[in-house]
Amino acid sequence: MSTAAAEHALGRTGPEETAARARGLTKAYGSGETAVLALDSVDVDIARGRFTAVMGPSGSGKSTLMHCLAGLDSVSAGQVWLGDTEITGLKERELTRLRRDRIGFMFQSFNLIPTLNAAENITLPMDIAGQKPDEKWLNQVIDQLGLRDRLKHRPAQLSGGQQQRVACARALASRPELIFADEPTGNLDSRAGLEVLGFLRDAVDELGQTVVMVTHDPGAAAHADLVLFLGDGRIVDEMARPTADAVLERMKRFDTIRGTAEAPEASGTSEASGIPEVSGTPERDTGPDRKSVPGQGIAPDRD
Ligand SMILES: Nc1ncnc2c1ncn2[C@@H]1O[C@H](COP(=O)(O)OP(=O)(O)OP(=O)(O)O)[C@@H](O)[C@H]1O
Repeated sequence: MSTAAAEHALGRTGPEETAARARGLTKAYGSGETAVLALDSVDVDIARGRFTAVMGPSGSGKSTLMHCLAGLDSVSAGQVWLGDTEITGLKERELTRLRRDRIGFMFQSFNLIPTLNAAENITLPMDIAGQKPDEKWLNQVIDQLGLRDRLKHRPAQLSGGQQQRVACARALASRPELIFADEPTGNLDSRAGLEVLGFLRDAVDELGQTVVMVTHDPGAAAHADLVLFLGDGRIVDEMARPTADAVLERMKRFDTIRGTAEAPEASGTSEASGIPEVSGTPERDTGPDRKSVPGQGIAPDRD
């Protein structure tokens, strides 16, 4: 299914306003009897300068879609473009460079380097690329995220919310064409989660960025301009200008179809906030390696 209807609803036209798109995107894992069709001929347009959320039941293909759009995973069939660049068929080295130069990533587990302070973590992808940050932009991002007085702190000296803000600043630092956020509030309490969602919203509204966020949480999805619903590897629905209640209602229909009582709250979200409540220390990267950004397939050029 195409997202043309929602594009129309949001007043967008033209391919030049598409930050990423896929046509006939198919991804199968394994072969023979054990093969899993994670994505089944998906057509999707990600609008530039908009905040898109991707929702769906567990196993519906959300992460696979994000990984294929970001060039982190190969496709079995179909085509994917980042802007005007077709990324399907690019060699791994070209993909590494494309991810590093044109995409920002945020993950549930923050993926900060523990031995680097906040400022160093923020500029790490650019340092790896040998690029100088645009100081004006960087300062704007740091102030927008309220990190000015935390720049010398290492991740262990920061709260979970502050760590995710550093990860957000790192994703924004190079002013990428597209930011992918995979459950960015999954390790945060409700207040810190709302704060991070507010920053992603501001990144779109005030800094003109494009954000794609995978989430299980209707409350988080309600911060987006558009929600894409995945079911069994297909985009089965979309919702412009979502509210948490409307998203929750739509998610319940998946449960009805599946004939289970499992509601989105079952994945650990609190009904009041819709944001997962997690105690304990979030998973952190432990490697002191300055030469790569964990989880993002970002590394220096080898030529
Ligand atoms: N590396 C892999 N090898 C085999 N099967 C995989 C692999 N990665 C994902 N899958 C399968 O592909 C399907 C889609 O997985 P995916 O992780 O994209 O779903 P999801 O919607 O992100 O799920 P969740 O909400 O639980 O994170 C699932 O059936 C999953 O088991």
